[in-house]
Amino acid sequence: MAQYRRAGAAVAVIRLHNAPVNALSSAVVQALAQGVKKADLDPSVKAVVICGANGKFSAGADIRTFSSLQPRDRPALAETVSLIERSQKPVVAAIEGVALGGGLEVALGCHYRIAHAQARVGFPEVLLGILPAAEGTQRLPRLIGIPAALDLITTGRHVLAAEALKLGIIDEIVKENTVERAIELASKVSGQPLGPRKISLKPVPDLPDMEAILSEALVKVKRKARGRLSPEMCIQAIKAAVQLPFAEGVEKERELFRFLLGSGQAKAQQYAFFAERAVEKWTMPSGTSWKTASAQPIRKAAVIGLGTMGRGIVTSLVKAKMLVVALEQDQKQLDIGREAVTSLLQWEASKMQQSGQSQDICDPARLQFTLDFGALRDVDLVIEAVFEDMALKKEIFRKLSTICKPEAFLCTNTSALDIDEIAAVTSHPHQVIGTHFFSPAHVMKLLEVIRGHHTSPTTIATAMSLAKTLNKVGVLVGNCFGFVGNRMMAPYVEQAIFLLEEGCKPEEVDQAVEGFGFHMGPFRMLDLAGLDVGWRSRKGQGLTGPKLAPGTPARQRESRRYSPLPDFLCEQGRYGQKAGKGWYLYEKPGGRTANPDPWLYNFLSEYRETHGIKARFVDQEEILERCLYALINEGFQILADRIASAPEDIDVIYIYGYGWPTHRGGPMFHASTVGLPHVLSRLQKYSEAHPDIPKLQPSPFLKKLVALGSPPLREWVSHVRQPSSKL
Ligand SMILES: CCCCCC/C=C/CC(=O)SCCNC(=O)CCNC(=O)[C@H](O)C(C)(C)COP(=O)(O)OP(=O)(O)OC[C@H]1O[C@@H](n2cnc3c(N)ncnc32)[C@H](O)[C@@H]1OP(=O)(O)O
Repeated sequence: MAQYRRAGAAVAVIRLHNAPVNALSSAVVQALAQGVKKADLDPSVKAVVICGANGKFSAGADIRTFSSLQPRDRPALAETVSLIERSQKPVVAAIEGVALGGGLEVALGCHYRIAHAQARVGFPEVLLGILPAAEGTQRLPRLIGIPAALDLITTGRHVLAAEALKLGIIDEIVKENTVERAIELASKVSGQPLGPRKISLKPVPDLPDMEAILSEALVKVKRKARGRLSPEMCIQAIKAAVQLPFAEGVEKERELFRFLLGSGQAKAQQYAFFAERAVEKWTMPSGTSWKTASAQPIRKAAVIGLGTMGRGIVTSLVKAKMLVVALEQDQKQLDIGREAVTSLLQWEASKMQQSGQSQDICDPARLQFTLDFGALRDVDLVIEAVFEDMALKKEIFRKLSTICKPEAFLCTNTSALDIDEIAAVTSHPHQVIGTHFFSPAHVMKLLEVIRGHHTSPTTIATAMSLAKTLNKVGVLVGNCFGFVGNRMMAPYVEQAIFLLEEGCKPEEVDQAVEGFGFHMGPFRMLDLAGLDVGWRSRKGQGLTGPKLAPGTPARQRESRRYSPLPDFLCEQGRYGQKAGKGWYLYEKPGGRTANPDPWLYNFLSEYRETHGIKARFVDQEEILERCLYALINEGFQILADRIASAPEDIDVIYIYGYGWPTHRGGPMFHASTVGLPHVLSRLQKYSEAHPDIPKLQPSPFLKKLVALGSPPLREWVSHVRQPSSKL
């Protein structure tokens, strides 16, 4: 848990030990405290070094133990940090790998800090719905000043050693032998006065406009937080550092920590942390999993199509230091694509430069632009990223099947299309897989990885490993129209549009959903994505356009309710932001400011009149429940259909791909929080009121879980019916 040894005659080394990241469990904290006391009591010890095993200082408090912490518990870690600082002998932190959260707090209790050049430090607690609660909110501002402390504590960002040195968090950077260097320093400084090295004794550096800095920071985080409490509480704690003596500031920090720990938000954010890690450990319905499948190395990749998605994908691959072939169909598109990729890479390089990282990502030798499919002969993996046209995709895959080497992996970037139909035109369907990137692909963290019927475990492992290489979160899902993300989006958007028919305005629906914490409500999102995308898809499905059977009632398809509203908008050229008008009016085509549009109000009134709909007032609760519960209901069906293998998969997809607020843990976690019987009863109520909307009829799986007494979320999958045995 923490090894104590002697280095040379006079230095004691305490090494934190708790694989894989030296999390500070209570056993580790206790052992650390014992080590410090032992060194203090031993007159032959003149100085102490604290370091971590396996090249990592510590990733902080053990998050797994938080659920058992009682809000009134006194953080033992804080007492240990202060014990370190009170030590009569100099204590040096030797930081390798990471010193995060409680790990950094331990380091701040030390009198000196040395870090390896690749080490990262930070206070990521805010991302877990809490705040640094081992006196970190009181020490960091004293060490680096208020503006920098506000930035680090409210964003949770990790900083590399170079930046940490500049900020004054660490005293020295070394390229190797961090612990040995720390031992040397400890020997050198033994006997020197410790007072000036104790951060708790320092005043917070004063600034003339302190009040203004704090209140501006508060306004900024409140605007960004969309209902998340922790950033605001972090500011309260930092404010206490400014206004109160150290000990009272620490009391305030504890009070705020207890408040956050007891809030549902901390639970949701910690669930999201572990969900993100759980999805890496994928399983197929056959039982094959990450444990037995091994990924193949990808040295060289190709991207076909340099539209918005293709450009982002190329940028991601280049950033990950792969050799990349970028292919387009004609010279003009190729030139446009090259220019766009080059400027994306330059932008990425400048961002990296600002954060002190090396920026050799734009090496042109690694990126080849071509019109020639022959250039794909030796690539290990291809990502086709042309637009959503099945015939075109099949033509490309037929070609790839003859040109690429037999062991190449063939990925299709699609948001809805059938992976099996595409794989069927190739001679290696087991090497075909869906990779649904989200726009902008070089920024968005999510990669939905879609297994086809024939996709091999090696192909899945390779695609999941590619996600990690690209610094994305890969989630493995099954093949169905829209997969997980877009399949759940469809009933959500459908409800939003039905609500307009019934009397809402787009901004009322958007405000309700944004008030819940989403980045964007459904109508702003549709305008951003382009209304023509859905229109094309509906025409393809024969729901509108020339394939629609003559005489079909305007608001009905088969026996289901249908809204032709978005089709009418598209017929008027209102494609959304790019056209300068859609559900909202924009200042110009491509403009970003969504303004309510009087034209739309008239249009909606006339539409209701034509169809004999009496507009009614719909309250926020109904807006939210109809949109969100329709989406969640589809999530239960997706679990029952084994398209997602666990609720965590769905939640991670929604957090990283669709802007679901992290502090609400994802749609399935949210359902478990508000209670399955509640979700069921509301769906029952709405489906009775709207019997012609099948997506409001509660999923049989949701009903089953409620009948079973609403087991906790982690048990849900065990109640999914297993496919019948072939025997
Ligand atoms: C007794 C409590 C008193 C509380 C008072 C004091 C309060 C202090 C607040 C804190 O310190 S909160 C914790 C702050 N730290 C973090 O948020 C860091 C979280 N971890 C990470 O960001 C990353 O894991 C990493 C350290 C950067 C490593 O990333 P990498 O990609 O290399 O590995 P992962 O797959 O993410 O993690 C490996 C493995 O380790 C588990 N894990 C990571 N951090 C913690 C942690 N702090 N506690 C418990 N477990 C942790 C992670 O879940 C993985 O586990 P798995 O089983 O292999 O999936």
